[in-house]
Amino acid sequence: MTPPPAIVIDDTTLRDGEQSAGVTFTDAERMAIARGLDDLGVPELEIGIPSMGPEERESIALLAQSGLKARLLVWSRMRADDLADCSGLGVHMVDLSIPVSDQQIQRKLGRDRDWVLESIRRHVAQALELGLEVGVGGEDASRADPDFLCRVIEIAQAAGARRFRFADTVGIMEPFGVLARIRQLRAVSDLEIEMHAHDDLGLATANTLAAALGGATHVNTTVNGIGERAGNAALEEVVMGLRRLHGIETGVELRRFPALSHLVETASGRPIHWQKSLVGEGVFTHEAGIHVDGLLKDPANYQGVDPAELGREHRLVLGKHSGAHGVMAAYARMGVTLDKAQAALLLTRLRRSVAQSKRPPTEHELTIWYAELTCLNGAVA
Ligand SMILES: CC(=O)SCCNC(=O)CCNC(=O)[C@H](O)C(C)(C)COP(=O)(O)OP(=O)(O)OC[C@H]1O[C@@H](n2cnc3c(N)ncnc32)[C@H](O)[C@@H]1OP(=O)(O)O
Ligand SMILES: O=C(O)CCC(=O)C(=O)O
Repeated sequence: MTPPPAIVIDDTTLRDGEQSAGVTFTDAERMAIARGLDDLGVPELEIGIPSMGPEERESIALLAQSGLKARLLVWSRMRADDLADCSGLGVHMVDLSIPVSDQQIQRKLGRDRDWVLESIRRHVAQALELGLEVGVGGEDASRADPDFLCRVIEIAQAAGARRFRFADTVGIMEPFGVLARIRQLRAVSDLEIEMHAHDDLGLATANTLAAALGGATHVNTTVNGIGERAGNAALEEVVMGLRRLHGIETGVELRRFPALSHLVETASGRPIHWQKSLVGEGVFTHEAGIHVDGLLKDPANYQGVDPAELGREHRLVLGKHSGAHGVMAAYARMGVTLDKAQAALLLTRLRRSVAQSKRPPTEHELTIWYAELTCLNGAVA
């Protein structure tokens, strides 16, 4: 039997991912994304917000009936009517969210800390009565008073919740702080702890990895990192980061990830940057002479991540920064063997060309240059 993963990925592409301004998935896209995630072995999916209305509930129920292996969660405000909307959809668990920072308790809800604690007691009980497992979502936990957060988690556990979500709602944490905060919560509670990071400072993945080291049992991700504002921690980065940096397996298989990444890119209308880690078109593409030479001798010379782990491979291109070895390799792929002197001459030709065209040469151009070179040499001889 496969051992349970040390860290459980709870992917929220279909909840926080879809919250990215302007993004909306059709039911068919939601189903395809959920299946894609399920096929990769993502064990938990947060699939929507029932209180949004009948269409959202129908879409959630469709996913719940579709035979996915993943455990399914929905997000809900701590309100009796919202919670009632979560009932009968066929999902396993609700993330019952409540602001926990004084900023949001006072300035968004117009309430106080006691009200929050009482609300947790009441609504966790209601959710359990509805037959749902409960995670308490601590919205804006990163700006909450740490002692109050310990009280929140204590009350949540006593009320019967199985999980507490630590949300860095506005994305203002850094890994050392996350490590300390999660360790503190871990020390006072044996509830499952889930990290929910946002990328406003470009630290969502780093913060998520830090949470895992601090004792979080679950982490939130989204495909390609889509989500509110700068987005969430990217699924691909978290899975790869946990594996490569900390030897932590999540049970998520990334070899077929590019297809899912492309699906989400298309369905969300959010193009992936050429240099986006792991999935960007250019991140395994090499031009610089010293790098290409090193890669040709042994890929490990310039390989932090093996592209095969993502079902990808290195691509060598010619450009302004190429060297003779790269030129020789490009011609070799065309069945032409160059000596070093020929490569040097063609390199000069290449640099002149790309300075004008700003793109790699085509095979046709390489063929012409070679013909010109050999013709010239023939004429000289
Ligand atoms: C940090 C996060 O990502 S939280 C998830 C946020 N996601 C979304 O907002 C996307 C989906 N949202 C929606 O469809 C709608 O906002 C709904 C259905 C949830 C609510 O819609 P509406 O009732 O029309 O309210 P609206 O969104 O304008 O305002 C939010 C209300 O919820 C209250 N509220 C916000 N969070 C919570 C909470 N966790 N628990 C209880 N009440 C809350 C606000 O104080 C405000 O209440 P008020 O009307 O008494 O001032
Ligand atoms: O309270 C929660 O469940 C977290 C909600 C969320 O998406 C956030 O805070 O960024």
